[in-house]
Amino acid sequence: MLKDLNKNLHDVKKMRNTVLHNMDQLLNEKNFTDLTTMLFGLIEKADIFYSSSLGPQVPYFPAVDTKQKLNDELEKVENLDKSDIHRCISRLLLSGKEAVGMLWGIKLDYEVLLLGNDKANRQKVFHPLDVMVKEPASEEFLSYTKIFETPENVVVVAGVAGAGKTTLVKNIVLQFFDLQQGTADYLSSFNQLVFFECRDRSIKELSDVIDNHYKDLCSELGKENVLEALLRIDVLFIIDGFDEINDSSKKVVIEIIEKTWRRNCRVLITTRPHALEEKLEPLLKREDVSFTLYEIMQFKKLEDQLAFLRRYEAFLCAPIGEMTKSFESLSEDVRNIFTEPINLIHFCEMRKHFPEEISSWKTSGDVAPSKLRLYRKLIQNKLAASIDTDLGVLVDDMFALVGAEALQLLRENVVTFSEAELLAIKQRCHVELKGGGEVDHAVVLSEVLKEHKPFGLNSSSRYEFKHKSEQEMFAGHYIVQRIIGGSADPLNSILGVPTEEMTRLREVLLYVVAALSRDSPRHLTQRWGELKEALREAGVTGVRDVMDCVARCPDAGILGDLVGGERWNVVEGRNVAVVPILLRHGRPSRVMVDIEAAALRREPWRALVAAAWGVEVRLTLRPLDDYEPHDDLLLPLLNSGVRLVEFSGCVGTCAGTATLTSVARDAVLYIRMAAPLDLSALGGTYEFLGESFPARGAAPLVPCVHAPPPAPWPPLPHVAAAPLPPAMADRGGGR
Ligand SMILES: Nc1ncnc2c1ncn2[C@@H]1O[C@H](COP(=O)(O)OP(=O)(O)OP(=O)(O)O)[C@@H](O)[C@H]1O
Repeated sequence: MLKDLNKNLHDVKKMRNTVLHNMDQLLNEKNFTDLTTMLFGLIEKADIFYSSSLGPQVPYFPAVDTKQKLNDELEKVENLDKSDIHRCISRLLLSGKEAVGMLWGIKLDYEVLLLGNDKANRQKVFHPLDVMVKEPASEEFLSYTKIFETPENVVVVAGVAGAGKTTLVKNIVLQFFDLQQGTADYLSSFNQLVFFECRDRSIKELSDVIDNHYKDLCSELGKENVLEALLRIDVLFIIDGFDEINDSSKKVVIEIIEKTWRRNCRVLITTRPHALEEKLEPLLKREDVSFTLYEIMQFKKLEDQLAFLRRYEAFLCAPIGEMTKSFESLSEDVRNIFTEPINLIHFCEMRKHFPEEISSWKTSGDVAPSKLRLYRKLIQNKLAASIDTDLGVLVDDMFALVGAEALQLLRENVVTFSEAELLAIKQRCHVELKGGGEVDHAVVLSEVLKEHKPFGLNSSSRYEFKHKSEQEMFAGHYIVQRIIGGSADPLNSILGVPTEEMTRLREVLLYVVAALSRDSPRHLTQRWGELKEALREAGVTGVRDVMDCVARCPDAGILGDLVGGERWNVVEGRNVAVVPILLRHGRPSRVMVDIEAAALRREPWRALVAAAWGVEVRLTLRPLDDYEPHDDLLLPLLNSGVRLVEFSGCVGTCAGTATLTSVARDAVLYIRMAAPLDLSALGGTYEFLGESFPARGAAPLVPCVHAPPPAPWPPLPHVAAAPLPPAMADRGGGR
């Protein structure tokens, strides 16, 4: 009998250990029932043992009381308050991540490329992006994995249309939930991740977002309780596409910001730059939240562009190396417009579907029309089998309908629409052919729209353009067609948005200017007054926006009119060619060129100088700690009519100092001397950068900070175009 009792006791202990030391077993409700049965069995056995054992040594075993106690305990566990925060937390910790991970895995693993139905494995094609801390302005590029190293709770990642913001955060989500490979190190401090898209119009409060993530837990414990528990563990909230915010998503965003003041919560927000100043910064300021701002870097180097393309090449079934070879064959001017992922994706698609277009691109402006032509061709190909007349006209009509719809949705700040709304669009896109036949609207719509499956697996689908930038392109094309078609309507009524909401059409307006300048400059001139007003209202007043637009479409120089009078910053090589174009339409108060000397040498710097007659120029040539003389870049300034008001760079020849003497009379100069030169004729104020040659040499030249040269000026040996001393040359010219 004792043996029996011991065995029962041993079995209970064994089961207890197995269950408590194994998470899966712990979550298995059957184990709870089995263990309960075993415990009652043990009490029975003990009762029999003690009551049948005789003798003064045998203690009394209160079997009835023990059973009652066990019953009470079990009842307590079963009736445990569902809102008990610790219970919710432990449930979240035990099963939350796995449940949400499965849901995201289904939704995000594959991405459908823009045209056709090509699918790519998102993590395989993901190109690790670099970001830059925006404020305080820094020049340091960081891997995106470093963004959480900042002490601020809120991290904002800004990037222009198609810069890769959504792709970046979707990959962060996948990496977080990647159960096979384990959580990426940079995310290891987070226990849970909640992802919210601002374009969502169906969700009214944060608890609904939580309900979508943790369906089962919420129905068991209540969504408010799960939210409360979530806020107490290390959680990362990702808010994507703040620029697409609407009234309901705004409430959710504010709720997230208000509730995540705790140290264990981090919030990552992505946005296009224009919404940052207008909406996000004021909102965060109102909530007294400080944040770190990062900007996604463009692809500026050919090797980065090629590395990006290679990842997609494999998925587009192009013979390996052809896509990249074709890209390399483009002129630098054309390559320079593919600085965002979306443009490189467009290149892949055009290369795949339309290879003959690519060889016809001579300038950057030739690329944009190819995109629409590509759509035209794809739709025509689809329709060609069933229709043999008026295909061009038919596609134009359909583009007009789709474009009008795209514009209408943008006006209402809508990016996704429901199945019911899609039906209404379909009806409007119903086109009758001459001869009475009807064309299925779905042919066009399926080409330009994609299905967007919401988070909740049971929710109905929503639809959207393949990318917001495409919606903007179709809307822009529609406006251009109306203008060229001779519409007498004022631009404002074509656009149909009040002044304060014009920012919604910002990209559309830039598209319109570029397309009109290319296809019908006459109409651009006619409509420029109205367009200029609309662009101002849309916030296109920044030199950077204007330069970017003109870099893509050199005919759109009229935009210079918008930024005339301001200081123009030229910090990228491709903008050097833009300045002479803009100068035909507007005069800035100053042009500030701050650029790598090597990059400037590759650009039409001489043309910029020639066009900038009478303009003040500030020239900073980087790197500032190098001993490579920049005299060749100074020489074009001689007799150019340009006034150099500030110069930072390295001088190594008499010709360089002579140029400075001539064009920079009252300038501020930060000079590095690569040779001992006579500066006695130099006016203005100056400071030597680092260990300039004369300061190191025997020449008794004393660096003077922001002050006129001391008089009398000590004579220096006059050296013509002095080569670097051997000691410096040995070290690559640097010290
Ligand atoms: N890092 C990346 N690696 C691979 N492909 C990328 C990457 N970033 C973006 N892409 C591709 O470029 C397309 C556009 O990127 P994405 O939608 O992320 O841009 P976005 O900045 O969110 O644009 P928008 O502001 O218009 O919403 C994606 O659909 C994807 O195909």
